[in-house]
This record gives sequence, structure tokens and C-alpha cells, in this order.
Amino acid sequence: MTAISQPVIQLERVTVDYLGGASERPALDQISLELAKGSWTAVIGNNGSGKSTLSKVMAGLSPISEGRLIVAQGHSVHMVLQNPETQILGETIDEEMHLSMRDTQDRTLAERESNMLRLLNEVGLSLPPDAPVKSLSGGQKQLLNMACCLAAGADVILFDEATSMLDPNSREAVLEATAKLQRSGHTIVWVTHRMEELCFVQRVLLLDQGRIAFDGTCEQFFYGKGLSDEPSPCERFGFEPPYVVQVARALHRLGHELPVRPLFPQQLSQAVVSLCR
Ligand SMILES: Nc1ncnc2c1ncn2[C@@H]1O[C@H](COP(=O)(O)OP(=O)(O)OP(=O)(O)O)[C@@H](O)[C@H]1O
Repeated sequence: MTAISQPVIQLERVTVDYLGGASERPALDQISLELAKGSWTAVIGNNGSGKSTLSKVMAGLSPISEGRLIVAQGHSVHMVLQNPETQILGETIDEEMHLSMRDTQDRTLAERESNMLRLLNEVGLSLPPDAPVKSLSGGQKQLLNMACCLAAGADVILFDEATSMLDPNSREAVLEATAKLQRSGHTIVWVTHRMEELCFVQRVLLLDQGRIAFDGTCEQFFYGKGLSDEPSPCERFGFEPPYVVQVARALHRLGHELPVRPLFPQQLSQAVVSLCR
């Protein structure tokens, strides 16, 4: 990847070596990277490859053994964790939101209420603010966690496997809300094991034993750089690509050259229709 003119987050040769950790190697090993403002980056890798440690480092929640983290001035980094329950303390939506809101002394009650409703609307959580948290689905709790990040002033949000405990509809709602936040200028880091979620992001970082083993676009990850039959990075590292990509690769091997490298079912169907014309 080329240097980014104004990175929001920069890691310079960051190593994290947990004291007393079971592994002989550091959790992160000399990682250098830059995140552009308004970008959406996925972080993937096998269990124990360092994904959670990397997101905690970026959020300033993990000590660094060597190297340094630079967060550009005026930017605020927050996290949405895997288990929707983990970071909720309030008993109702509004109680949870008020716990997260910053600068509350400066606002009148009416301003705070309207700000809260605006943020809930921004993530697509349309429930009465006095709804008890325990009545919310897992997906609604993640949307609430996202709204709380916004309430706390986050412009960089790190999702650490935030959809892994959700059903397909809830996953879609969280992905849609995240895409909307990115369109409005937020910087997103998305740790995941789900290959199909990479289709939404601009940049894929693959961690392997604490090091960056791949850094490129989703298309490059699933299809490789050219049209050759060589295994793609996704295949080389032993991940199963989404079904759409598998079909497109199979068609290519059978000699049917698609005009695009599809990521979504609609793109695949359009490409197949164009082949039949
Ligand atoms: N608090 C800790 N103390 C000691 N070792 C740790 C700690 N947290 C993580 N590790 C070790 O650091 C390495 C990277 O762990 P990390 O949780 O960052 O990986 P991961 O890619 O997020 O894994 P997973 O996909 O299972 O969540 C692993 O070897 C893990 O055992």
C-alpha cells in the first residue's frame, strides 16, 4: 500500500509481547501501518494471529512492548466488542446513552435528548429510549453500542468480531449501519472471521503469527492481481472465499471469462447474463 497523506492512525514497528504469555512469539511483531481517514479496513487471520491485540493497540487499550502508536490530533477511537452484552452498563437505552455522552454539562436536557435521538437514528435503532436493554436483540445491542461510541465522540470505530454472535438479519443491520457511518466520514476497522464481510471493505489486512501477511483490496485478496489460474491470496492462506467468488473462479477455470470480478450475487448474475448474450 502507498503512503497515506493524512493517516488517522499510524503504527510504527509495533511489537506486543505479553508477559507470561503461552506463546513463544510476540502477539504482534514489528507491525507498521497507516489508516486513512474515512477508510474501512478489515483485519482477518487465524485464531491467535493477533487481530484482537492489534485492535486493542489501536484503541490505546493494550500496552506496547516496542514501537509506537500515533493517533492524529483531535481523533477519538472507540471499540465495539464481540459479545453485545460486555460493554453495556445501563438498564435502558437512554441510561446507556447518557453514560457514554461526553460534554454533558454543557447541554440542556432537551439538547441532550435530541442529540441522543439523532445518534440512535444514525445507527438505525428505532426503539423508545426508555426501552429496557434486556428486551433488545443481540443486533440491537450492537447498534446501541455503536450509538454509544458516537455519543462518546468516536470518529474511529474498531469492531472486534462484532457480528460473530448475531443472526443473519442482525448482521446485515450492523453492516448497513457501519457502511452508513463510513459514508459519513468515520474510519472503520473491522476484525472478522467471515469472508463474505470483506466484500464491504476497501482494504484487507491479513495477520499471520503477529505479522501482516497480506495488505490489499478485497478483490486482490479473493482473485489475486491478474487473471491467472494461480491460487489467490485467500486460497493460499487457506480461507474459503464467498460462494460468489468460488463460482466466478470456477467459471474462469472452465474458460468463461467474466467481464468483472464479482463480489456480490447481483454482480455475478449480471456478469453471467452478459456472457450468454
Ligand atoms: N492477555 C493476554 N495474555 C497473554 N497472552 C495473550 C493475551 N491476549 C492474547 N494473548 C496471546 O496473543 C496472541 C494473539 O492473540 P489475539 O487474541 O490478539 O489473537 P486473535 O487473532 O484475535 O485470535 P482470535 O481469532 O482467537 O480472537 C495469542 O497467542 C494469544 O494467546
